[in-house]
Amino acid sequence: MIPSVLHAPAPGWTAEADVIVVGSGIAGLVAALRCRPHGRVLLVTKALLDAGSTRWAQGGIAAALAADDSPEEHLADTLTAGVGICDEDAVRALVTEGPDAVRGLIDLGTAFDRAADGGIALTREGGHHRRRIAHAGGDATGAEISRALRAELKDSGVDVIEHALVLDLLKDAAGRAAGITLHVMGEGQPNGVGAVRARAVVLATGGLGQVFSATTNPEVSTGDGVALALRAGAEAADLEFVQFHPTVLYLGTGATGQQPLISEAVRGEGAHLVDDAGERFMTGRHELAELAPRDVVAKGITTRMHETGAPCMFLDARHFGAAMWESRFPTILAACRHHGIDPVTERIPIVPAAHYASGGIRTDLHGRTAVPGLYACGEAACTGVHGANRLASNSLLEGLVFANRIAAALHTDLPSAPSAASDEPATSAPAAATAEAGPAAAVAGTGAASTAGEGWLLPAGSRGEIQRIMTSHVGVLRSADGLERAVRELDGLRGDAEPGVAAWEATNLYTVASAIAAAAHRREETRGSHWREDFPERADGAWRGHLVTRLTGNVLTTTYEPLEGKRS
Ligand SMILES: Cc1cc2nc3c(=O)[nH]c(=O)nc-3n(C[C@H](O)[C@H](O)[C@H](O)COP(=O)(O)OP(=O)(O)OC[C@H]3O[C@@H](n4cnc5c(N)ncnc54)[C@H](O)[C@@H]3O)c2cc1C
Ligand SMILES: N[C@@H](CC(=O)O)C(=O)O
Repeated sequence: MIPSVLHAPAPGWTAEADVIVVGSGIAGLVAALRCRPHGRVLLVTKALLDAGSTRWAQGGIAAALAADDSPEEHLADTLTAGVGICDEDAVRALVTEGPDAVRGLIDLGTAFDRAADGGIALTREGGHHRRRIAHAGGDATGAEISRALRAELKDSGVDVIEHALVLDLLKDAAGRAAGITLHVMGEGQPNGVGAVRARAVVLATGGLGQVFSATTNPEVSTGDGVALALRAGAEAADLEFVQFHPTVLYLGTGATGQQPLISEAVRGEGAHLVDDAGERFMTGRHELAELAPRDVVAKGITTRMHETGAPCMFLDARHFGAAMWESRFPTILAACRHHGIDPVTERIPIVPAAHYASGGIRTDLHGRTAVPGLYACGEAACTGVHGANRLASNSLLEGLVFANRIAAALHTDLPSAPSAASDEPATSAPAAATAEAGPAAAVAGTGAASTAGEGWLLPAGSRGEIQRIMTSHVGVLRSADGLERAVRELDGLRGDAEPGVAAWEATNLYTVASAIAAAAHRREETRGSHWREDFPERADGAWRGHLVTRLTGNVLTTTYEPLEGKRS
């Protein structure tokens, strides 16, 4: 049983905006900045502005920027990595609009690394047949993009609330998105649970890596947007395709929480994957060897670990030398040394760990979800570009391109402003919020519906239990037995916890974990990052399509939709 709303106190204050953007990674920041022509934009984010995955991005952002490259070639590599179920129209939008979108980032001050001739320095990562990854600060691309976007946000007119956890969507009587409920944790007044009305809501809440014990994702990546969207009546798709990054620093069996990433760009610059005996094991498994698509490399590493009984494999980049390590990969060098490994003189122990959700809230090519007025972009969304396995460095690009697309779509999509919001000054919520009592009061006068529904919460401590279940049974290698156990054990988790941030996040994790386990159990084949030991082959006849998740009442349903004649 899944809660249809989050159990929360009645909103004690209300505010208004025209467009609410939830999340402040690349997708949320770009959406908020681009939506300014639509009126009062409110950006809500649950921690500091740079708390999401964006600032951790290392390798770079992919786009056909080189003279010898083309969007067609980027498209071909993306479709290959996606293993037959990408939406080709979405990929085409990504790769054709990508180069200008990256140039737009440069225009607003993003300092990408430069080659000797002054052009943008481009590297390679898994699955790319060309050098097409732009990077910054060597291996600190996300931090630089986030810095530039946050600088642009200052004095932009966008209102910002940090430390505010968005809980649920408010809908009007016609079923259209009409705002959000949220819990403000900072010093702002009024504090606690409130409601903000708006004409459109954009979810840019990032990933869900925290459903697993070991992940590259930060603490905030708890799948809130997917869980919220399901509760609101939107659809999620492709949730079974959780990408496990092949090369995450091995910190010992049982290490939990956010783990340091060793970028694919390290392999792109010539590092080798070797086993304990020093033997390269990716050659012979794929024509691109260490630079095969990410799912192939993660499987290669896991297989070799099983074959040798070793707890990890190794990345050997000693031949880079100190100067290259210091200039090209300073962040990774520092992280390794912090953990007592010197990549200049030692091999780096690595294991795969949960990294990226290729699925998410299902959208059309303009970020529209199944709920009118509710949009999604970035890692929280499933636009169709990634299929069964995202191509490296397409994520930052997707956040950028599809945030732009939502802003463009709102020119025609936005309903006329509600009269209550007519000539009010820009809301600096929550400071300009008005205190009212109860959820009905929070939306009174707009015709908006209340948050009626069945709400309950798992205790905060369930987070660890969810992560244990998912890591044990829904990891890199899956089987019917394990997945059935996962579904059963998740189903057995119950709670009537008091409202609070940890309980809200645990309940979102539970919702998302249950949906992933159900979809992974349903898909009886191996495709992309979904690897079934009991169904080791790709089965296009039965499974070339999407699993779509909905929340009906308190029950998750997973429906198979074949692609049939659709291109992919
Ligand atoms: C270590 C690492 C390295 C990576 N390297 C690359 C790379 O080189 N290239 C690439 O393309 N991709 C990379 N990725 C993936 C990429 O960074 C992310 O997919 C991308 O940054 C996601 O951007 P986003 O804006 O969708 O979400 P995020 O940047 O994760 O931001 C999500 C935001 O939503 C907020 N939020 C979440 N829930 C709520 C809520 N309930 N209420 C309010 N706010 C909420 C968060 O606080 C955060 O601000 C990497 C990821 C990691 C973890
Ligand atoms: N670029 C990778 C991360 C990395 O290996 O740098 C990604 O797209 O997730």
